[in-house]
Amino acid sequence: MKTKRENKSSATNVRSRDKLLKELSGIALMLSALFLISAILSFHPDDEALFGTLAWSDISSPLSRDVAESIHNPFGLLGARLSAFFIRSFLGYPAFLPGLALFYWGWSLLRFKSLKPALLFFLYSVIMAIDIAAMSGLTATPHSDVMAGAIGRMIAAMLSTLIGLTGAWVLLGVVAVGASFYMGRSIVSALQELLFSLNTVLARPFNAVRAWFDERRKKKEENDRLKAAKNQQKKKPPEKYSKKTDRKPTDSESEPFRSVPQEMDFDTASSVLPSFPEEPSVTEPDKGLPAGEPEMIIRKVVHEKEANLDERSLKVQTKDRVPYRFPSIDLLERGPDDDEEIDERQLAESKRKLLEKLSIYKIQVVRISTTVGPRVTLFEMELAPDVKVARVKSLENDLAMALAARGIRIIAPIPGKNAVGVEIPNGKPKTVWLRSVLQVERFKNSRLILPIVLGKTIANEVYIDDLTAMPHLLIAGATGAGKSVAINVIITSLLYACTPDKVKFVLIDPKRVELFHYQYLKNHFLVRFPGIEEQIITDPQKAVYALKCVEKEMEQRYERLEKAGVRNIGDYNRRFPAEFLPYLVVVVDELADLMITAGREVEEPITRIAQLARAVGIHLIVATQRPSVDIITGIIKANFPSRIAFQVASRVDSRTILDGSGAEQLLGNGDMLYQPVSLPKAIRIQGPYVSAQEVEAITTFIGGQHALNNMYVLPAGDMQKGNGLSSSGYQEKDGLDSMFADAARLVVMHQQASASLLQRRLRLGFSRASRVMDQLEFNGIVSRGDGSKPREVLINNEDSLELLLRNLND
Ligand SMILES: Nc1ncnc2c1ncn2[C@@H]1O[C@H](COP(=O)(O)OP(=O)(O)OP(=O)(O)O)[C@@H](O)[C@H]1O
Repeated sequence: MKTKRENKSSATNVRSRDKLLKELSGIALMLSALFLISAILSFHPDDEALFGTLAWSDISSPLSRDVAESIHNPFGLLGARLSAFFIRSFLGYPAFLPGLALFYWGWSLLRFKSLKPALLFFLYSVIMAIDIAAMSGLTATPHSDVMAGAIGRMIAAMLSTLIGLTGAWVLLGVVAVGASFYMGRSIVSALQELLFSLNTVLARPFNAVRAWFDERRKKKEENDRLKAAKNQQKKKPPEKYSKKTDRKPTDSESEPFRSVPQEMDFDTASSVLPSFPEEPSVTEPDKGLPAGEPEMIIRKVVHEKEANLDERSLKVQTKDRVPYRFPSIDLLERGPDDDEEIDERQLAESKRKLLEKLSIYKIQVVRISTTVGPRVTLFEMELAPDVKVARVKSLENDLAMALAARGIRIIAPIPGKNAVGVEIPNGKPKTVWLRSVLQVERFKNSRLILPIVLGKTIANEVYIDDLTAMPHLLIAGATGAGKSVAINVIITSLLYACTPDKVKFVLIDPKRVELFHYQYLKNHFLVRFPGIEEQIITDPQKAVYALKCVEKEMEQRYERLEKAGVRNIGDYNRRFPAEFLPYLVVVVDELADLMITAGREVEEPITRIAQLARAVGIHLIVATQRPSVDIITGIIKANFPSRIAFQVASRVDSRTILDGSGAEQLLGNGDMLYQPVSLPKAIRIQGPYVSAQEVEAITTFIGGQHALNNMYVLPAGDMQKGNGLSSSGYQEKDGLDSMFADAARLVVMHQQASASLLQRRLRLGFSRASRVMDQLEFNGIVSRGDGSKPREVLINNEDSLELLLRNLND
């Protein structure tokens, strides 16, 4: 009977054979298509006379060699014959169009993409080739012969006889426009995708060369550092070691160490809970152990069940009956296949160093298990019953030195276990591609409201969390550590999971470059702000206003919920599906830029929203590269229970973010500690990578679709003095619009309060009119807006109004 392992390996073999077959057919198809297209486009009329004298049976005769030499087509006799056939007897030059479709087909096979778009493109290219050939047949230019081919001419003759010349033109024009209209959108997005993939593939060799140079440079730096450390070590007196151990240092102790943390405290380490399977699914004890050495169990990592996200129903209808299509997963780059080989030699070496160091201090280890994650490996060491974990705590620095690697973290104890964890960076780090973490069953079938993928744990488990449960997220880390990529990953997860009816984004980007690509979402996912044209806010003063608009929206939603007698947005949306309230995700990248220019003005709305907005479906994601107490103030921190720390420069920074150290030991490039609200300790996660091109491909795909009929406009924020929109000309005294008094007189005179009245009579834009209406409400002139019912005018004569306006002016 076959063992489980044999079954698995034969299944893997079949899979890789299928893959290879597909790749080979894809390459063959692409090459044939290229040949065909090039041969057709190189058609030369003189060639026909040349090969006309040659029969196929003469192919090996000297005559054919002479003919071949005189042929003009660069693809030889075959090229000349093929081109003559397609151009004369088939569809003329337009015959190259189906060749393009065949190329795309081959590409789809090679990249394992769905063949549906390729088939559609093929159909379209055949229709267009026939149509163009027939149109050319209707003309009488010197080139119409080669542009139409025999089939084109025949169709043209038939049509002009049947329905006349004009009728034929009209019919062919209608077919061309109709086919382009019907299939155009899919074709354009398929071509966009092809260009995007070609671009990434062509860039690959350059990236590989760059990576090779980087690697060499790093190695050289590493060697220089090692040499310097060695020299320094030699200069140090050996007594330092003998004091502690009462004996000479062993080789491994005197071994220099690379960039070892100066100091590591254990509450640092213990502030982090690694995530790995409770029990190893398959264990592989190492063989041939020296006497007394504990066996090492290599934990098998979690294999997430894959699922094709494109197999969901991608086409949906929005509330206002506009068709919407989710972006295809093919818009994301497929990373290279993971090399699942575990470097057992490196594991054994690290284990040896660890045990050696521990044995010096007479700490006996009973069992070691390792879990190899994407970036780091966790060594979990079970200690002998008489060894107190507290003793290991005091050796933390020595252990870190013995292992001599950057980014080592020690977890002592691993919560709930008599074990100590040591995380050591892998020699060969793996990039976690966004596609690989979205293409899993748990994401596809997720029932979370706003599912966001954060990355892979050490056990290679995909970590998905619900933004609504977080309910707000603070992201901090040094520059270049991976914050912007993480924000892109979060937004992209939501774009793959939610329709534009369900979620809307408020994007605030004082750095101006980070959220730029999301401008294409303006007709679907971005909210509008009254009085401001931009939908991605970059100006700090406008950012304050935008946050105030969100605050106002929060208040209005509370009132709505209160009136409806429900406690939260979920209940509201269930009770009143027709008035579905979208979730609002407010992203601020970067907080420091706002805090420096607007200080309390910005802290106030952020804190208020963070304190109250959860129940009404408003969630904040705030990122900063300055994890200092003047930016992440106590009050902000208190209101952001879920936090992500990327690599930071110092332990103090780590404490500012996580209330514990650890982040200073991270490796950068998306290596993070995530402190969820539900767990007492942070989890180490490797964030997925998504490139700016991928984000752009997704957002342009969404942006290319029909705009929603109704945009989501936030109410105007309550602007107090100094909130600074006066420069834009909308505000006067006390933040009131310059048309406020006129508007007030108008509504009191008509005893009717509607934004359209203000628009018509005062020639205001919609957003400004709504904002003035909100100001009228705020000042007690009209009643609160209630969606279905018109507002009431609360002042019933002009005298009372003038009195009120005078009071306001005073
Ligand atoms: N998850 C990841 N996997 C692999 N590489 C990553 C990852 N995240 C970031 N990187 C690499 O790090 C670079 C910088 O990332 P990113 O722009 O997100 O940093 P940042 O923290 O936002 O920096 P800044 O604060 O200066 O904007 C990326 O261009 C990429 O090369």
